[in-house]
Amino acid sequence: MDIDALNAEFGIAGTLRFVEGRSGFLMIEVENALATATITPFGGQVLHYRPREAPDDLLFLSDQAHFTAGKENKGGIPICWPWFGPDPEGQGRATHGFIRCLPWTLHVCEELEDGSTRIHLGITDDEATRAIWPLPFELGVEILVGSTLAVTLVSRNRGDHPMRITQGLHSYFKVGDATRIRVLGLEGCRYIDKARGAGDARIVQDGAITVGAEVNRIYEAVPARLAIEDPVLGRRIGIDTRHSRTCVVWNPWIETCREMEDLGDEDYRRFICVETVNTASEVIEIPPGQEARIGADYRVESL
Ligand SMILES: O=P(O)(O)OC[C@H]1O[C@H](O)[C@H](O)[C@@H](O)[C@@H]1O
Repeated sequence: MDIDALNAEFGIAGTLRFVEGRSGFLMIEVENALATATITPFGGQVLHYRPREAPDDLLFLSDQAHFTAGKENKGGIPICWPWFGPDPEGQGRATHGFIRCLPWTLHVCEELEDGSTRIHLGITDDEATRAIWPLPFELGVEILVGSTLAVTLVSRNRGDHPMRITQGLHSYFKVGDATRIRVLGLEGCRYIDKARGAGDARIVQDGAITVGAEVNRIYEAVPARLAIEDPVLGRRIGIDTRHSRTCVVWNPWIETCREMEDLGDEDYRRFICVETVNTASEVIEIPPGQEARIGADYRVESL
């Protein structure tokens, strides 16, 4: 569908329009009384979100992000599905699943009474997805752009057998200086340390998380309320999660950042990923015909 046709069918005068963005990628631009946001139907990914009164974007988006068909884009909130992390069956399939690299279909764009804007996108199995992963599914993402940003992922099993998935909202938060932030809410939680290659050993988090080396951890049994305190941008990002007891915290630090072609050399200072996930021991089994959800609400508060 071309941009004019999309604007005619789904555009909302003065609030929501479709535009050609970086490298010609289709973008949905939202500007309502409460916030501005950019979403791309490729991967159902939120790329930008800024509440009206806030000076800075909530999210980091890499200047080196691929914006090439079939490749993932680093930044915003990529959706990892139907597996989070490496291929669970060791077949060499892409990290974090395949759904973040595919175009999704637009279902609904609407204004709600409180002034927020609701966008609903979806993707269903087809020949191409079944060649990678054989199961019949329907996946939807609901994005609410208001004074907070709310993202909810709904997975439906369209098959006759139970469907096992892991998944995640791989949120990249913009920070003033990663070496000066504190991630709060995970104190006392046990984590698997992927950066240290310590296998499945669980380590107990002592105090707030700070970044002074590569951080790549899977926290288990986490509370539903987390926060990132950022003295440089003078703000606190609040993350309220739904249907997730697992959280991945990732910052690549200097060497890994340099090795990644889709990050600039200094980008490790510009973001922290605090990801709302189901992974490790939190595998989700969806019975035939049933749904599973995962979601998060993000808010920005001044310090
Ligand atoms: O480069 P990507 O496939 O998007 O993954 C980026 C990162 O995502 C997660 O946070 C993982 O824990 C990291 O190991 C990985 O490097």
